[in-house]
Amino acid sequence: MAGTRAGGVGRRRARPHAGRRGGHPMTQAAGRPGGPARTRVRASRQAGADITRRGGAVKDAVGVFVRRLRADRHNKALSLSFLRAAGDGADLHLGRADARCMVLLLSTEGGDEVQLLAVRDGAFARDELTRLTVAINSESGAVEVADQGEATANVVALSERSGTGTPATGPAPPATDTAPTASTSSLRPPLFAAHDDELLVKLGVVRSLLPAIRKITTDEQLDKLLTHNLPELTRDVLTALRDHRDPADVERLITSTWRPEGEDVDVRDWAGAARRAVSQAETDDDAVLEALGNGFDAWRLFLHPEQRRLAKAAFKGSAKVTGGPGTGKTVVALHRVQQLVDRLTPGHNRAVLLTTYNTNLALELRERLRDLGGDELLRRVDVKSVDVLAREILQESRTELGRPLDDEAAINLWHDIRVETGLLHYDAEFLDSEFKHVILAKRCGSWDLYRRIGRTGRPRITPPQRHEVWQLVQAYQARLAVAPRRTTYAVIADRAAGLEQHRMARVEEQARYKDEQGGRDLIHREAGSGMWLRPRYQHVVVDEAQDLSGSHWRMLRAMVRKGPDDIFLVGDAHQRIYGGRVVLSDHGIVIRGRASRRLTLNYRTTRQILGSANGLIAGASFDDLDTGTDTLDGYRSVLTGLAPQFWRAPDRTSEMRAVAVLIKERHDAHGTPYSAMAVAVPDQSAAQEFAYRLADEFRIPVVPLGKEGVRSGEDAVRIGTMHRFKGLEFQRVFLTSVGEGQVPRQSIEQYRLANPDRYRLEEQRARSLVFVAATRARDELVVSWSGKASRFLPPDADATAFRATDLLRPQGPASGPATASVA
Ligand SMILES: Nc1ncnc2c1ncn2[C@@H]1O[C@H](COP(=O)(O)OP(=O)(O)OP(=O)(O)O)[C@@H](O)[C@H]1O
Repeated sequence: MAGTRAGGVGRRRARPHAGRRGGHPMTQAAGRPGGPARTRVRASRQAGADITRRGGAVKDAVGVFVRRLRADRHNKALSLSFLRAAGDGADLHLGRADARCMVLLLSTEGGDEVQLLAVRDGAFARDELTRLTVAINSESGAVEVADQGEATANVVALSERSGTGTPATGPAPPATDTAPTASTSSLRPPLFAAHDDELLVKLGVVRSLLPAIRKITTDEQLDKLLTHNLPELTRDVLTALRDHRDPADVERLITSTWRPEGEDVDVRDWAGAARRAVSQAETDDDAVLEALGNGFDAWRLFLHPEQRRLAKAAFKGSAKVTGGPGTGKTVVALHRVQQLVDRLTPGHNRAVLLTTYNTNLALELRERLRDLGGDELLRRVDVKSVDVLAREILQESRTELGRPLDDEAAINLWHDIRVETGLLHYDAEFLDSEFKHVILAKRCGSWDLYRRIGRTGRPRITPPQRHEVWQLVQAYQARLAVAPRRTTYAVIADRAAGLEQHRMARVEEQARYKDEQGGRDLIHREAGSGMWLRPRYQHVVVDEAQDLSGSHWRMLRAMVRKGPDDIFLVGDAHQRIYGGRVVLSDHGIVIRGRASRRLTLNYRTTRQILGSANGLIAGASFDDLDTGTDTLDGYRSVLTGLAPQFWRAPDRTSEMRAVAVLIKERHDAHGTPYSAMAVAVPDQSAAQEFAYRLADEFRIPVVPLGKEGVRSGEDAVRIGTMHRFKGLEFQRVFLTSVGEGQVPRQSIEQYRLANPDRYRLEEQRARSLVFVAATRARDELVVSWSGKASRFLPPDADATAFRATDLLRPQGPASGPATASVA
């Protein structure tokens, strides 16, 4: 903007102290020609975290400040003052959001671009902002702030209190026999002694914090440092090194994901750094403002660079994102949908499909998508579970298959067929999944096809057994056809896939014909078919991809034409609890090279909970939803909290009572709303038992975790089977009934010798199920059982667990999160 440099943000270094000394920037600007000086305002990731930490009034004040700044940076109400020059035409300024809250700003481009770098409130806000170091990170190119004075003071204070200072800084307390001797603790080597300064900086650690980092000798001191609003890259690198991760791994898994692609970082180019995506909450300042008004969900603004790349990239064809629980796969899928909608030509059709495994997750996705982009975004997107989608296809084509049996009824029918045919040595669940994942998924319409089909990943059966299975399937289908006609969701998906494939074949044929005719419209031909034949969607986005069956994939594949950005899917085979293994390329979904990515940073769960959860699936091997294998290599969290608690009860009633006492205590003493807590159980009857005990004996409000359970407004503890926990998260999770015989269920023992393949499969699925449930916990995970601990728990679980009976004594032990922790 012409003529705006003299006052407010954007004043050049030529007058370094003008803000304090000379005329007020706003008064200087008064009367300038050209009207208000509009400014583009972005928030840095750290400023976002500052605001989130402070919440409420600070958020509102900053929101108003940003609005005013955007409208006219010479507005006197902003109380802007020049702080110091950053270099290369960029300046730092202070601003006042309200009587208590101040902000630090970086101005570039002569003041037309401003970045909100930090927010502080309270009597010392000005001092705190003034002493911040502001620098461009040489690896990520992000503008970062650090409070080295406060960081060092905190680390040193802790070492003085605990007597664990480094030889250079801490006077040694007197030695005793019981505590670690002062001389040994004071000689404890610095935590990062093995890594020199240049290595740390090369990995992305902010340089100005090195003096503080060098003084750290204990985990406690590092935890203290991590409570600061550190740049994310520094936090992630330090946490990984503390966990003894090799620097080369840190470089590969962490630092490289932050480096700008195809660009060298110039640490003096402030305008370039401020513009870089890693420096910003959002590239669009309207979005920042909207978010300030709507509660500032971190994920809506601060995507990890890798998440952002995946959400925004253009792919030549389909793309796949895998990653452990809580790594933000759903977040990426939602942003991807927004990106795809943004690229659509204006219109009214729902050109993007967002789909997932079940109905309650689809509801959850719809709400999260609304949070992200409001109704305007939802208007262009169909959000449906795959089964609802399949049913609609059938309804549209007026295909009548009868009422679908729910999963339990479908299994019961297999039981009946086994009894009727006398083939009792096949169990119902095996038959159900053979029908779904082999016969339907691979389109085995005849014995001859089924006889020859590959069954990778399925329990082995002999050729005569195959024939018997085929006969059972025939009997099952015949039974479904008997009036009143019934069907299963698997059959519906299969038929829907067939119909969609047929439709897509016609679409392709019309397109070919159109090409031959030199691109002329096919009014007659298309009118003759009764409709304009177009692919059903332009883009398909899939969440929880690991649980979809082959029929689902065939259906989805046929809903979108092959081409750029056709299918984008996110999933994690470690969390597969329904489907069998599916190889995407078998269904025409081909994902190549960089279109297949893995996320590794968990945003949901603490390191302590993750450590335990990972133990549940250690040693097992998992696929990558395609022909390869997947691991949780590099899977980590930078959140710190309590170790999971283990509680052992002599019997079922004591277990339920102990869980009730723990829940009540968290509610009454720690103020956790009931709705932030959830109880996971292995099966429906246990869910009912628990619900009854909690509600009746302890007067704890409960709500079943059903289709609408999560979204229920009731302040009630959610209770559901572990299956129901898929895709959700809660502040505190009580993972109950994890005793031997219950998890995995006793009935799988029948296969241990008779059918080892099947046994392995069942055990793996049971592991995945507990893994899913355990990784839903944000802050606290409580694991309980009666009798002997499940073999999935650590070998010493029975010996080290808390005793439920102690808790049930009238003077039972304090069991608050701060007092009870067993690793
Ligand atoms: N970049 C981010 N910044 C802050 N929070 C994030 C970010 N990405 C994800 N989250 C948060 O992390 C949590 C997990 O995200 P999300 O549900 O997308 O993970 P997921 O990989 O789909 O998990 P799961 O596989 O367990 O269902 C959510 O609370 C989400 O808001």
